Amino acid sequence: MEDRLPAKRRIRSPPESISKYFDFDFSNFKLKENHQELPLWICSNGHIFLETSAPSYLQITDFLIAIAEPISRPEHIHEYILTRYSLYAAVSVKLETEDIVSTLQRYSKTLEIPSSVIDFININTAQYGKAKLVLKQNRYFIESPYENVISDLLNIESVRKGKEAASDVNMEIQESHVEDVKEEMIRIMDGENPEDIEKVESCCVANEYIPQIRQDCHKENFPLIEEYDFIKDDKSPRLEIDLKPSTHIRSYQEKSLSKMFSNGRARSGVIVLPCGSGKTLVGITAICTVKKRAVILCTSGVAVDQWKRQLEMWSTIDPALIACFTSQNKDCTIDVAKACVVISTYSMMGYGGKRSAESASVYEKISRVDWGLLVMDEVQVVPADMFRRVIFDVKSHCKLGLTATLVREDNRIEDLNFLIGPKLYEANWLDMQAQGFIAKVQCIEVWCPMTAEFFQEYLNAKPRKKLLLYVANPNKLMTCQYLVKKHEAMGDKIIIFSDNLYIMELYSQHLKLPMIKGNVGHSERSRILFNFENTNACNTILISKVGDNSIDLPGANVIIQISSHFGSRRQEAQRLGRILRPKINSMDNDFNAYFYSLVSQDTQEMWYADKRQQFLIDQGYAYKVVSLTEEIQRQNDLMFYKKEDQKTLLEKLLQARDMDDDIQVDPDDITPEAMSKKSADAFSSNTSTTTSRSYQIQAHSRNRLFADRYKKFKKNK
Ligand SMILES: Nc1ncnc2c1ncn2[C@@H]1O[C@H](COP(=O)(O)OP(=O)(O)OP(=O)(O)O)[C@@H](O)[C@H]1O
Repeated sequence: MEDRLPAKRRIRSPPESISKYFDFDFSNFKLKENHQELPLWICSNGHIFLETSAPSYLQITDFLIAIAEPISRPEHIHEYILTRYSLYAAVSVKLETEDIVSTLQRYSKTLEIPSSVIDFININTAQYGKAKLVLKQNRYFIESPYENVISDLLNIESVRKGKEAASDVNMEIQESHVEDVKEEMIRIMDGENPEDIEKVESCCVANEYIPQIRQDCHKENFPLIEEYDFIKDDKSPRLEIDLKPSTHIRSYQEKSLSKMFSNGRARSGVIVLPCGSGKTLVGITAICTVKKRAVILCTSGVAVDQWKRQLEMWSTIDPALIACFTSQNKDCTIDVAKACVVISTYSMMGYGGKRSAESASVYEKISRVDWGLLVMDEVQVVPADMFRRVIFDVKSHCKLGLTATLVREDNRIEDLNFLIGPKLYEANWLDMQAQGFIAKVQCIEVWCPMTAEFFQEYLNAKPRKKLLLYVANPNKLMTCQYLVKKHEAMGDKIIIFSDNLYIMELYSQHLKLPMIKGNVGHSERSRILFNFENTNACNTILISKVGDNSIDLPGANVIIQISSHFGSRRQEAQRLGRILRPKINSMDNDFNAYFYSLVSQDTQEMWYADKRQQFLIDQGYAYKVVSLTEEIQRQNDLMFYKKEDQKTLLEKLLQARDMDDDIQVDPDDITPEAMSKKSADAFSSNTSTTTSRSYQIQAHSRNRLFADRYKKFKKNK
């Protein structure tokens, strides 16, 4: 290998970097004698490249995850970038500035690391820990042991307004907190000398200003630490809950929780683990550690059931202390003043319209008390306008976000840094696959040529009709049927994903397959999932986007995706996650799960497919591209094999009006507004001007369509 990196390197720009490309010249940096054994190339703009062949790869990986954002982690070279949020996360898990710099210097291949990197680290670690946000008796206090930090913070308009709005707080309440505050801040300073007590300052801010205050403090480089001293908190009732002796948490689950808990305190933040790796048990273990009342938020009613089931399976909690608050189930009997666990959905808690009397009373109870822990499953949905308020209506001392896909198409994922807290831990999918914790999945993109008649109509069709024609391409439908036959014969369990309802219903009728879509009720969904998981009577099911995440089907090992939500990287990863649960032969080297993405050739679908796959490619997955045309031609019993059937289908599609994607009418599912917001944003940032304008119009009209139909549904409910 050359002594020096090639002088010019070009990489795909990460979301937060300013320049589209970066050029970095290593020629000014001398290499260490033993640079071959060392793993790191550190560039002046904060990009860090890690060679996985280096002997110290594993220990330096944990360190890099703690201080930097992973951008791309294929097999041989991983790429990270230092950001201020990643450095906040590093300081929040007690990494000191000097340790960060010295470790980078120790593992760098070059004798020195760029001074710009050292300056960036110093600036963005110096401010962290200067101020803390504490919840006491339903009121928020900003506290700091550092001189005049409170007065600096009061220069931030929202902090000043929040303090003024709280000024009507009864002074003796505020006074009585001063002692607690002093006591508390001594603990923050880890027992520094008592004469610092007079420096400890605090100001009470009104609850309604908290979201803005957190955002502004982050922007002003004054991130507010949110740590919860749950052991010392004798004001909140204790929740009697422990993990059962038979519950053994896995090494990566333990490691992720070690970033959240230290010295008897819990820090707010986000834990990122692959789909199917057991995020539910991580959340349950966090509740068992804090032992205070907790709220768990999920994206659907099915997920609420799974959390309840796993709480009872893994912990010793009395089932009577678990309350589910969903559209079907409003446990209003639960006494939240006592220790309990409430499991609800973002839609139920985030709903801004008029609530029924019983729903309003439950909501009032929940928002009136201090919660020890707020656990947010699929936390990537929280930055959406209609959900972000939830995390402040549910006042909690500590917040834990769980996700497999920390991506959004509207780039608002960074808001989680101030809405919840820094990213505490992120696992490497390929490492976990190598250790057998998740299945070894082969990703296959199947190119399906358009038939001449369909392609002719496609070229002249309007955008929405184009979408329908490339989804209903007969060669794609036959390919899907061929794959179902092949894998059912191998004893596999198959999930067919289609956002488009018309195609789902076509398949369901022709192939006699059960389907789960937005308007399939909760009990019917559970029945279909149970039969699929536990009987051989049902080995293939059709699911719309309502099944993208959280549905736990350990037996499923094949996915066939025939239509999807434009270029959503999150959806692609979440769907792959349905078959990531570890399989019996997980330690073998060969593949034990298959993810087929059927794409109509020479259509826009190929562009979307390329964009959708980026997140998984960055995790190290490689898509194999195949064509099954020859195999299909030999199967004359497939539906739409005959030309006249294809012609009939085409005529129906051209006349059809109402063939939209599923709009998830079950009120517990993430609402169409949040989904359509994503579809609108999916095009604002990534397509060329020509297509983006048409798709923005289309996305806008889809938003309106979703929103109108959703409102109609709600009114009729
Ligand atoms: N420590 C463990 N020991 C045994 N089984 C486990 C453990 N952790 C998780 N599991 C099992 O792994 C499966 C997947 O867990 P879970 O549904 O929590 O994954 P997840 O990360 O939430 O997936 P998704 O992102 O798809 O929601 C479940 O069947 C769960 O019981």
